[in-house]
Formats: sequence, structure tokens, C-alpha cells
Amino acid sequence: MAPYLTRLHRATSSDDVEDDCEAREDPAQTNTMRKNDSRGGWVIQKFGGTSVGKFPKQIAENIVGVHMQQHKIAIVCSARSTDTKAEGTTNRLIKAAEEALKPGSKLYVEIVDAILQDHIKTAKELINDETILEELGKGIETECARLASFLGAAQIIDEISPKTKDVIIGTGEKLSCLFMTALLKDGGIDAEYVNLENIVSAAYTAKCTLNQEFYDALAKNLAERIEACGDRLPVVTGYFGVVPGSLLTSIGRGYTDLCAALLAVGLDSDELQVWKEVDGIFTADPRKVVTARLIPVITPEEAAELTYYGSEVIHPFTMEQVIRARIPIRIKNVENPTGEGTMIFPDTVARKGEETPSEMPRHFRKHSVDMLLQPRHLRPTAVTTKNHIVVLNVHSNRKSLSHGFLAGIFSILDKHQLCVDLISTSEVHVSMALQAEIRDDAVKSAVEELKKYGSVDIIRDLVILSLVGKQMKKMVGIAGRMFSTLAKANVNIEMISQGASEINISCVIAEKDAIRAMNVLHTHLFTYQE
Ligand SMILES: Nc1ncnc2c1ncn2[C@@H]1O[C@H](COP(=O)(O)OP(=O)(O)O)[C@@H](O)[C@H]1O
Ligand SMILES: N[C@@H](CC(=O)OP(=O)(O)O)C(=O)O
Repeated sequence: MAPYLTRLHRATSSDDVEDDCEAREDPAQTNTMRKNDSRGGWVIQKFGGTSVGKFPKQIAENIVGVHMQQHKIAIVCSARSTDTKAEGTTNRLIKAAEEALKPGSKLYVEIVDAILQDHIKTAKELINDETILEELGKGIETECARLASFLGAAQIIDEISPKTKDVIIGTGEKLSCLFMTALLKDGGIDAEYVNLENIVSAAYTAKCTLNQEFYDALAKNLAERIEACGDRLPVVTGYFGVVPGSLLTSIGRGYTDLCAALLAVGLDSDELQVWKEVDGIFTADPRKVVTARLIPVITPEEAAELTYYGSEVIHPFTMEQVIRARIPIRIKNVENPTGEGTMIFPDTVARKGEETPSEMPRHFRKHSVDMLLQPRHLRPTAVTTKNHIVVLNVHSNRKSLSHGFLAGIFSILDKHQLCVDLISTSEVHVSMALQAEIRDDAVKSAVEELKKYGSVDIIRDLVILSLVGKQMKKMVGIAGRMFSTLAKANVNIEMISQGASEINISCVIAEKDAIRAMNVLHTHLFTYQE
């Protein structure tokens, strides 16, 4: 048995962790700590897992500590990743859940122990105050013990439902926030750990769907919980409990962004800041295109399109919530806190079918008049690629009418939970591009079933290459220039899709050509055309 399981005895629920933290507070000490009592409005700061893992001191001292001079701050954190997200706590927790389902496997105990050791080691390295460190150690051990017994129970009953999986991954955000709360207190900031695992009532989840009504109610609950912190700085778990459907299946990875967005809405914040390890949104992935430039302002539609097509800068649900409430989102870099970052900002022109806003939203008036006045040049906003794509080509055997043909194909994809990123059809032929990285078994099973509609071929090792930009609808011939530029660079195009969205032109090309294709498009299409 892992050492923490023998040492831990009393606490079985995470409420005990919070009770412990409350009970041990020394009033004399908290009186001398810095308060979250600025007269400015609320700013919500979201920190991703790799930022909390790599730069916790920088966050506490140079970001939270500095911004609380001007604003009331609430921070929302994801589970720690000390190196990459792929090796981070959330992925380890998902692995632990899978292992628990293997009869007799005890690997899940080792994974939980590794998570525990990792958090304890970092705590010891960074926290100086003995009392704060001891309290944090207990909190970490309690959470890990609870998780181990939960996984043990799952192994006995041989079942982990999607909701159980949500509870398991939630441990990552709880550990991360216990740690950040302790670190802030150690640095003299009066912080309060806010565990959201019970913020959604079970009654609500049973009868509701994940719709706007649900988000509105949740935003209100979140705001009430944060207001209850008074002048303590809230450190909020990006995990917000069991939601209708399940967190992983209905919202997906990156849910902390959405949590921060709802909090920003509930508190009617001045700004939502999403802190990352990149200066903001660039005209192309800066790791792949060295000449990529930082984009100062981008519309929510463009940012969402970039996220769907491979530049995963922000969870797309986030934008909708925050922009509905007309709150600006700013992407900023934890390694360069004074940089301006990228502002996600709706233009004042109405979208199709929507009313033109009669005046600039309140928060924008204050922030960005200068930016709005800057001329926008006629050029695409960004180029992006989405990796690990397969294309399925289905040629009908003409045994059903075309409407039945497409309906049948989509019901098979739905059954295997496969999501089509791009599609191109004729009456008897359909080509679909989908992401197959973690769903390869599902793709294989779907292909077998699709054969009843005709011959199916599958092409692998592809990427979707997309040009994204609001200005493109005014740029006559942009699609032609995109494809002729690719042709001159000898890049073969497997499939084209244009027109589904007027701000995106996409095609599918071989993975081996991806970086070269992005670079030639960036060189040839991203120069100014006044
Ligand atoms: N257009 C883009 N602009 C900025 N970053 C991009 C873009 N496309 C892809 N990226 C990549 O997205 C990553 C996002 O930043 P990072 O803070 O590391 O992510 P996370 O918060 O998910 O850990 C960066 O590594 C960057 O290279
Ligand atoms: N831990 C979750 C939540 C999250 O939002 O992560 P990040 O902010 O690091 O993308 C995940 O890995 O999906």
C-alpha cells in the first residue's frame, strides 16, 4: 500500500480539506496579508496546466501580485503539467482510470502515488512557511487518498461511467489550486481555495441539458461563491463538477477556459485574461513559421475557427459566453507579463441575421477605441493546420437514393462518435476529413459499416490546411491565389472545402508537406494589399 494510504485515516471527503484550511488560519497572520480589495473591477485570470507547472512563482508574484494593485482578481487554474500537457496530471488521471478497469492491475495506485509525490516535491521546493507547507501536504494527501479509494471501488464494481471519470480528473484541478493557494499565502497574499466540485446540484444535472439556461445559472452560482470570499483572493478549480452529459464528453478537454469564462460573466468582469506560454494569437503557429506575427486584435469568430482548425489557443465555448456578455478576452504570456497580448474583440458590424449593436459595449469603450480605429488591411488573419487527419471516400453502390445515402453515412459516424471536420459531396460520392489520432479503432469499425453503402477508401497521414480571416470575403480571388501558391510549391491537394464558412478556406494535404505549405502561404498571402 502506498505510504499516504496508511498515514491517512480521517478525511474522506474534500470538504474536509477546506475545513482543515479554514480551521488552521491564524487571524494575526491573515490580518497582515495583502487583501483583494482594489477599487477596480474584477479581472479573471486563467492559468493553464503547463503555466502552473512551470511558472507558479512568476504567476504568484509578477502576475497576480501586480494586477491586484488595480483590480479585484480571481484566478482559475488547470491541473499541473510540469513539462507538456500530454504528460500532465489530467492525462495521468485518465490513465489511472483506465488501469483501474483492468482486473487485478495495481498500476493506478502507482500513478496516484506519482501524482502525490510530484505535488509534495514541488510544495517542498517552493513553500517556505512550515505551517503552510504542512497544511498543503495534508490537503494533497487527503485528495490522493480519496482518489485511490475511489479508483479501488471502481475496480471492484468494474465500472467507470463518464461522470465518474469527471470526478477522477477533477482531482488534478483541486491539487493544483491547493498548491497555488498555499504559494500565494506563502508570498503574503490572503488567498482562499475555492473547490467547485459541488457547484452544480445533482438535481439540476439529472433534469437539464447543457444549454444557455444552464450556463446562466452556473455563472450566477459561481459569482455568489466568489463574492463569499470577501477580500480574500479566490483560487478557483477549473473543474466545475458533474455537468449534464459529462464534462469530458459534452465540453471536452480545456474546460478550465469555460469555467473562467462563466466566472467572468457572473461577476461582470472588466476582462478575462487567458495566460499561456505564447505572446498571444499569431498569424501562424510561431513554432512552425518563424516569420509569424502577433495579432493585436482578433474577432471571436476568427479565434473560434482557428481553434477548431488546429491552433488550440482557447476553448471555443469560452468565446461565446464571454462575448455574449460583451467582456473582452485577452491572451497573455506568463513569461512576458507586460506584453499587450491579443485581444479577442467583436467588430461592431452585425453578423448575418443579427442586429447591429447600437453602441460599443461598456468594457470595450474603455479598452480599445484606439484599436478599432486602426485600419484593418486586406489579408487573411491567420493560417493554421490540423494534424492527424484521415480522409474517407465513399462511392455509392447506388442501392439507395442520395438522401438515404448521406443519412446512412452520418448515422454510422454518429454511432461511432466520429466528428467530420470537412466534407465534400456529390449525389453518389462523399469525401470526409476527420481527426483520427485517438479514435483509430472507431474509424476502423465505421469503415467496415460504411461498406454497405459502397466502396470505401481511406487515406491517412494528412492535415487540414486552413486560411482564416474576416477580410477574406472582400478579397476577390483569394482562393485561387491560395491554391496556385500551393501548386507552385508542388503541394498536392487531396480535398478542397470552401464556402461552409465565409471566413475559412480549407484543403487537405499530406502531413509531410504541412510546414512547407504554411510557410509559403504565409510568405505570399500575408503581405499588405491596400
Ligand atoms: N496561431 C497561433 N498563435 C499562437 N499559438 C499557436 C498558434 N497556432 C498554434 N499555436 C501553438 O499553441 C500553443 C499554445 O500555447 P500554450 O500556452 O503552450 O498552450 P496550453 O495553454 O494549452 O498549454 C503554443 O505552443 C503555440 O505554438
Ligand atoms: N486539466 C484539463 C483542463 C484544462 O483546461 O487544461 P488546460 O487549461 O491546461 O488546457 C485538461 O487538461 O483538459
